[in-house]
Amino acid sequence: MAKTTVQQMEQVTAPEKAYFILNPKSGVQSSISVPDLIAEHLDTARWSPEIVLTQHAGHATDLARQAVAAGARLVVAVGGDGTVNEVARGVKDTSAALGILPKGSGNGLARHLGIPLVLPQALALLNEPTFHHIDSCTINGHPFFCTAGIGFDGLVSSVFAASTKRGLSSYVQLVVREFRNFKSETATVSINGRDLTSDFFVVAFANASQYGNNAYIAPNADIQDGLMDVCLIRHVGVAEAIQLGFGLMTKQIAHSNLAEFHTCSTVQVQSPEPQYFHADGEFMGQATEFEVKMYPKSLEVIASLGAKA
Ligand SMILES: Nc1ncnc2c1ncn2[C@@H]1O[C@H](COP(=O)(O)OP(=O)(O)OP(=O)(O)O)[C@@H](O)[C@H]1O
Repeated sequence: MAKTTVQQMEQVTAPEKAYFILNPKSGVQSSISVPDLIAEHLDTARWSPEIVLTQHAGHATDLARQAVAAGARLVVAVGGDGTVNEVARGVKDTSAALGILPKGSGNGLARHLGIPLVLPQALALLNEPTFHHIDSCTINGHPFFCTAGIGFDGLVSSVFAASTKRGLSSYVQLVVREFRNFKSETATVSINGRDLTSDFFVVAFANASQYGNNAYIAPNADIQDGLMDVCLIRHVGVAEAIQLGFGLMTKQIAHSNLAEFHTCSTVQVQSPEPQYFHADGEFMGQATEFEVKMYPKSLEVIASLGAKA
């Protein structure tokens, strides 16, 4: 009798609202129609979908907030890490969860969360969801969910933002070109009660383990431990940069004597010269002072955390 009642309740449960926020500019353009994929693969007994397109940078945050206000249980970012960041800003600290259909060129957070990069499979994950709470961070008040950084990776984000080219090979070409002109600036990193001063090539703050494209800046980062991993890389020459690149792609950077790691919940950086910085790969500007903070378990996501990339 009780069994029948549960079955009947399951049958009458209405699908919950899911908003898909799609950035038409993200990733390498392809002929795949995401609305068609959603129509074909989303379980409409589980989710009642609504699809909205972004019209400009920053729009996804407004759309995500509107979706939450309209009662969405799930807000899905369809795009790369920039779109994921914008949607997650509107979803964190609410009763809605973030989903990801990875359509970018790097897909760092999706990879860390074990979300399939093949869209029908990512939709299958939404159909049978596992919900997790993950940490998020801010750098000078700008939220990030994957990584942020100062120095060379900040410079690269600024040049990439101005470029119309997307994809891994364009990115690698840009990194090599900018490396030749880059000059490490002096900075003081205040972390766990110590002041560390040096000419830093990169100061990276990792909530997740990778930048994207399986480039692991902090292979041991745990997105649910309430701590960020800080990776300090001091001034490097060409040979060391190649070694670092190899370490990033082979998950071995934590064993390199070129990188130093700390875990913490807050960190400050001061620099006499303005430094470029990024949040989730998006260029955020220049500053001489930085404060990076951690907000434990502040974002609910649909993920497959056991299947970390
Ligand atoms: N309609 C739009 N027109 C132009 N830019 C947009 C639009 N919608 C969003 N954007 C901006 O596009 C930028 C890139 O988005 P996103 O990061 O998702 O893609 P990507 O750069 O191709 O992927 P990845 O970050 O994985 O390399 C973001 O800065 C976002 O603000």
